[in-house]
Amino acid sequence: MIRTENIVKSFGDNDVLKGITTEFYAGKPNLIIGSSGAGKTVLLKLLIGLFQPTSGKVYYDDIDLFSLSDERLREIRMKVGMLFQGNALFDSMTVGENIRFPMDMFTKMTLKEKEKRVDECLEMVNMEGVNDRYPSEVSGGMQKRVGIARAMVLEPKYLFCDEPNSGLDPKTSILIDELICDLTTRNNITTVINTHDMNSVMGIGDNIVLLKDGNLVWQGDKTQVLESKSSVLQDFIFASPFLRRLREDALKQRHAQE
Ligand SMILES: Nc1ncnc2c1ncn2[C@@H]1O[C@H](COP(=O)(O)OP(=O)(O)OP(=O)(O)O)[C@@H](O)[C@H]1O
Repeated sequence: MIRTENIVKSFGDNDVLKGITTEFYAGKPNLIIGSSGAGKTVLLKLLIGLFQPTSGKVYYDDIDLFSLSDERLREIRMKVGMLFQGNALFDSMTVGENIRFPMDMFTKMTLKEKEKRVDECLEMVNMEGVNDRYPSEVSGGMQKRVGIARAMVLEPKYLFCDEPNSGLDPKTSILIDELICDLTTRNNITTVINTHDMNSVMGIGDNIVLLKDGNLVWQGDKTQVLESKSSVLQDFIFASPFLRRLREDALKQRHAQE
């Protein structure tokens, strides 16, 4: 579980986050959504510890992230997996070497142990046997899977994904969402996903945090989205007339079944 307490982040006189108090749960995909400029990336970077808050606290379980010594911070970092927008794979390394990289950096495992773990992680994302290919030799969806395998390699307790569906077609996006969701539940990981993807919201949104202009304006799960009276949420999710009609039909159906 990750908890934030009244997080404020300002850059000069630009108050980007204006007091965010929330929880991100273990074993669930936790989604941060909101329009461009709402502060999603800044919040994600704060949760990872890449930005210091102007004020407020971030707790990993009961550990106050910003009070840790460098050594304790390194220990926590080893329990964190990250899936970056654009994958951030090293082009000059093979898929296997990319996945091995965090073990090379953080562990004293032998080469044989590392290679065994690489194989396990490739199997986890249904990509057995592509160890020797280069990122440029596999599709965008497969690169995303390699990114997930690399994020999972040190068995993270916390997983952060920045726009995991960017650049993917809708079907591949759903497969990637399901994979992240499955790994999250099976391994009881606290997964925080920054997304614009409405399929993700309605598909895997077990805990959704909506930001607007640096404020948390709604929090709930996907089953609450349809019924919510929050106009900010409705304007954001059902932005087009087509989606608003779909919502009305879905609500009618739901109420007819009750
Ligand atoms: N390092 C920085 N220095 C100064 N201002 C920053 C910095 N990073 C972000 N900001 C400002 O914080 C605000 C929120 O940016 P952020 O990237 O968090 O938005 P976002 O919700 O992730 O948007 P998008 O969906 O477009 O990625 C913007 O006004 C941005 O200019």
